[in-house]
Amino acid sequence: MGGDKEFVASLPKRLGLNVIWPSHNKPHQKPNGEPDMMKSPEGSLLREWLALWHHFRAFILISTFLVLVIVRTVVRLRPARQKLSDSPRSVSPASKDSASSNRKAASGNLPPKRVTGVRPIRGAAVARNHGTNESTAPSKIQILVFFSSLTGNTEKSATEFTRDLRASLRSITLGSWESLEPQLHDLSYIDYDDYFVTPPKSAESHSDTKYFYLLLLPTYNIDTVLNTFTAHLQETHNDFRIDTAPLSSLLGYSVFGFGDRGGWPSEQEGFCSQALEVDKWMAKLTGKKRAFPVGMGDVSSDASERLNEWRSGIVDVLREVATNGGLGEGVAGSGDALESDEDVGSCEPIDSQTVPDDIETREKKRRRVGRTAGVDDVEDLGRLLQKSSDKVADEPSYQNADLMAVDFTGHGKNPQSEQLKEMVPKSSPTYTALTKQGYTIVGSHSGVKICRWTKSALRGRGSCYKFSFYGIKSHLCMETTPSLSCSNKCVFCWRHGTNPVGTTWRWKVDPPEKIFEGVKDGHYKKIKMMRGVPGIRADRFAEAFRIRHCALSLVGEPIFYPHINEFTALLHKEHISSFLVCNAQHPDQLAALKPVTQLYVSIDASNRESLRRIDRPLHRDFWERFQRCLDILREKRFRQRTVFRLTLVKGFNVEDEVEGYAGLVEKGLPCFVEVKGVTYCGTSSSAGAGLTMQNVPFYEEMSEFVVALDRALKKRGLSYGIAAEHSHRWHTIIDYSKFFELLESGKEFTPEDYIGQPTPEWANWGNGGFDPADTRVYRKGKNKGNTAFGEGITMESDVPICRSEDEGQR
Ligand SMILES: Cc1cc2nc3c(=O)[nH]c(=O)nc-3n(C[C@H](O)[C@H](O)[C@H](O)COP(=O)(O)O)c2cc1C
Ligand code: SF4
Repeated sequence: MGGDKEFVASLPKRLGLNVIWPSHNKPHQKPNGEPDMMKSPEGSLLREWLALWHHFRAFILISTFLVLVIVRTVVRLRPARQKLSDSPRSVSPASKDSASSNRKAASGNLPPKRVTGVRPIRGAAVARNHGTNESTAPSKIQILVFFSSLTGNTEKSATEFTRDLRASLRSITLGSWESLEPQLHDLSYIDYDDYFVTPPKSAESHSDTKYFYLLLLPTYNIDTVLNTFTAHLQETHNDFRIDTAPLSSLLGYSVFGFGDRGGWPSEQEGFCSQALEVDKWMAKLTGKKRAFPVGMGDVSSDASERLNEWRSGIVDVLREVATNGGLGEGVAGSGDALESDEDVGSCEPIDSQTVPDDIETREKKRRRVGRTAGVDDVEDLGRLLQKSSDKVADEPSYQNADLMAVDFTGHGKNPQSEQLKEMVPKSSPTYTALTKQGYTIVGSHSGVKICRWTKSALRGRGSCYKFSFYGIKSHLCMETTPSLSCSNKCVFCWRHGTNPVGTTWRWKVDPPEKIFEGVKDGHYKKIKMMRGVPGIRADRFAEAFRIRHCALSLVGEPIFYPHINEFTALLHKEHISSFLVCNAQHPDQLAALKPVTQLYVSIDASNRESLRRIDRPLHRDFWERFQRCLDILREKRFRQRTVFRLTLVKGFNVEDEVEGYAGLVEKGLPCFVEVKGVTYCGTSSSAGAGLTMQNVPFYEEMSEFVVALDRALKKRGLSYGIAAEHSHRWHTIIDYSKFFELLESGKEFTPEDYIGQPTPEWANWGNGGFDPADTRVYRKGKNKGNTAFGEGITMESDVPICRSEDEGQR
């Protein structure tokens, strides 16, 4: 100890420091005589250490800090350590595949299901990402093809299918994704728990793999392995211990069914029923990840054709998945079997086509603001026409030149004197309102919307009445308009309040090619969004990507568009038929209109006062315009098919008007007269116009009207008849190929030249007008009987009156 003390005492010297030490004679006593611990030998040691600390503390603290900084920097810069653990990894089903195929399980004798995972709290949202952010990391797609087969048909098809799919995938690029070789699995040989409780665990080398399931299944109405499989899916979904959608991490799935129409002609009678059942449960287990509609093939006829179609659809989807990282946008709530019927909008009336009140209110406000700010409405016209033309010179010459020809008023006003605006700018409430209602706005004045009948036909639930009478397949039909603006404000129009109105074209003009490409694109996009909807038929879905018909009647007035002839020429060039509806207010444009496949004129009343009340036209000379249009139609009748379209509104244009209508028919001599009852849309605008449910005519009233009109026409010596009557064989169907052939020949032709097959028997009066190949599905709460027109049973509410076969042949 003493040696230590000496060492400590010598430290300052050794370190070359001058330390002042206290010098006391009696180091062990305090002044009061008590022993002083600090002065004891122990206290002196403590004092020396303290003195040392005080002297060196700065040095010690700085050194410690520096050491810590150096250690931390070294640790950070050191490369990550490799995992040395060699613990066993999860087994990949890919590697298990061959093993599993050797392990033949008795079909009805599977081991009890192993339940994995934790069932989430009821009501908690399950992540169902169909969108683009689904692909944060995965870069490999593993397609698993499952099949089941008793007599070998499906096994053969599935083997060939997988081989073809491999070839297809090799020939396409999937962006940054790599497609692993598709694997084929027999449902009789696999353990369902490995694939149908949770998706397979990937091998470590393929940890970024996402799975895509394809199921190829026959149907048996006897007990087979498929019953066990379906029961497994159902149990998994209903198992309270696990998530209801445990397969939601799959990229997607699709089912193809094989059946035999010979024994099971329709879905109602069991055709492919087990494939449909499996599809239903897979939709639930995957959280609605149906990537492509259920395909169905008849083994005795079209199975391989349908399967090839389905395969190319699947390849398209995979391409899209690779681009978007997920299945992309789908119809909201597409897991609900009935949801897509709820949509509104078609060129045929259905009930409840409502414009939400808030949109209407906003629109009204916009109008009020518009009046002070000079925005689009007829009331602004006068003021707008006074405006100077300084900005017009800046417009592209294409637009200005086109506008020269587009004065419908006939009063010599030159639209060039106005400042050209967009009809429906993106920032406008009109744009918001229309897009909210499901329209795709193309350019600045055109729109396209997928009609409810198109959706219905895609699901095999029937086409609109135009299929019965004219052979238009609704799933091949596009509903569009190149002009969202109209010159009437009809009381029954559920669109007004959201679409612009005016008597002259005073907006920027989009070129027809731009509109044509835009509307097709918009239509196809909407069709694509339907692919996950339950019940969509894969064959019709595939067909729908080739538009064959165009209904120019969506909203607004198509012949308002300055380049309507160029637009219909583009349609015809692609052999798309044109059904154009106009409002009989633009005679000059009607006269200049080149032949379309079928030309409609809305005949909303039989006399001036009635027409004024019901159409609320913006033109002061509306009646004269209307009459001129009838004259023009009469001339056109010998060059194209013409139709009068009557919309009956009780209390407005029905009572005592039969003779008036007969007079108009005599004047215009249309090929057909279509009569329909108004649809009550329940909007504030219709209520404002004094329209209620009382204005919707009943079926009997419609029938009475049609019979009376028929009589009145006969009295005038006109040989029209009710097309739906059995007494004649009517020829309402169109031969579309012939139409295009005639059109391309450049020669003159008549409507009779492209008459097709006789109207089918089922389209006749009293036979329901419903294609027996489809399945009628009544919407919730709808009356199945024909109680009133406009009650959603549109096909039966249209009663075309047309010339008889004899007349047609003349
Ligand atoms: C006993 C039996 C029952 C069948 N039941 C149905 C049925 O309910 N619905 C259907 O669409 N096809 C039915 N089929 C037709 C089969 O689904 C069809 O022949 C299929 O190709 C058989 O596939 P597989 O050879 O792979 O077993 C049945 C066939 C048999 C032999
Ligand atoms: S003609 Fe076309 S757009 Fe019009 S209701 Fe029929 S399917 Fe729909």
